[in-house]
Amino acid sequence: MKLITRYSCHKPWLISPLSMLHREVTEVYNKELLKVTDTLLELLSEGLGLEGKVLKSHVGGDEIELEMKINMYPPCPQPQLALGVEPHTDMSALTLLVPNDVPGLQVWKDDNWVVVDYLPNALFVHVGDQIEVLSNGKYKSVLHRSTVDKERTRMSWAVFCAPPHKAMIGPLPELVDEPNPAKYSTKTFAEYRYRKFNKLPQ
Ligand SMILES: O=C(O)CCC(=O)C(=O)O
Ligand SMILES: [Fe+2]
Repeated sequence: MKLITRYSCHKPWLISPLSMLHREVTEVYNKELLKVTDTLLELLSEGLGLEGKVLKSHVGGDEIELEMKINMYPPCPQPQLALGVEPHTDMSALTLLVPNDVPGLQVWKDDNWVVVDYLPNALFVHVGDQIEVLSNGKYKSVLHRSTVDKERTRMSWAVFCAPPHKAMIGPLPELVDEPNPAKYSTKTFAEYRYRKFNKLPQ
C-alpha cells in the first residue's frame, strides 16, 4: 500500500512549518481510512452477491493505493460565474472526502445538480470509475462538481483509493454471462488513467 499526498492549493506555506506533524497525522489517518475502505469494499462485494473479499482483491489487495488531495477554493465575488471543480467522475475505486463546513459539493441525480448537505464528522464516499467497471455498471461512478462561496474559503480533503497502475481492471467474470455481456473493456489502471487524462475513449 502506498500513500501519496498531493496539494492542489499551491500554497507552500501550508506545507513547510507543519510538515512533520502533517506527516504523522496523515499516516494515522491513512491507517484508519484503510480499515474503512476494507469494510466498504466488503459490503459492496456482498451487494453484488459475491464473497466479501472479491472487490478488494481486484483493486490490488494490500497494494491498494491511497492518494490524498487537498482542495482549497478561495472566496469568489461572483460565485454564480465560477465552479471550484468542473463536473467529473473520480477514476478511483472509491473516494473518501471530508469537506469543511462551507457547502459546495453537488452530485448529479435525476437530471439535476443536488447540493450535498454538510454533515459534521462525516465521511463522504464516492463510488469511482473502477468500481463501476468491476461491477459491470451495477454500481455507478458518481458525477459531481463543486461550487465556490462568495465570502468563505471552502476546503476539502479527498482520499482516492485506487488500484496499483499494473492492476487489470474489467468487469468481474462472475458478473458476466450471455444475458449480461461485459459493458466495459479490460485494461490496466495505468491505461485507464492515460485515456481519462487525455480524454480518449475507454
Ligand atoms: O471539493 C469537493 O467537494 C470535491 C472535490 C473533488 O471532486 C475532487 O477532488 O475530485
Ligand atoms: Fe471528484
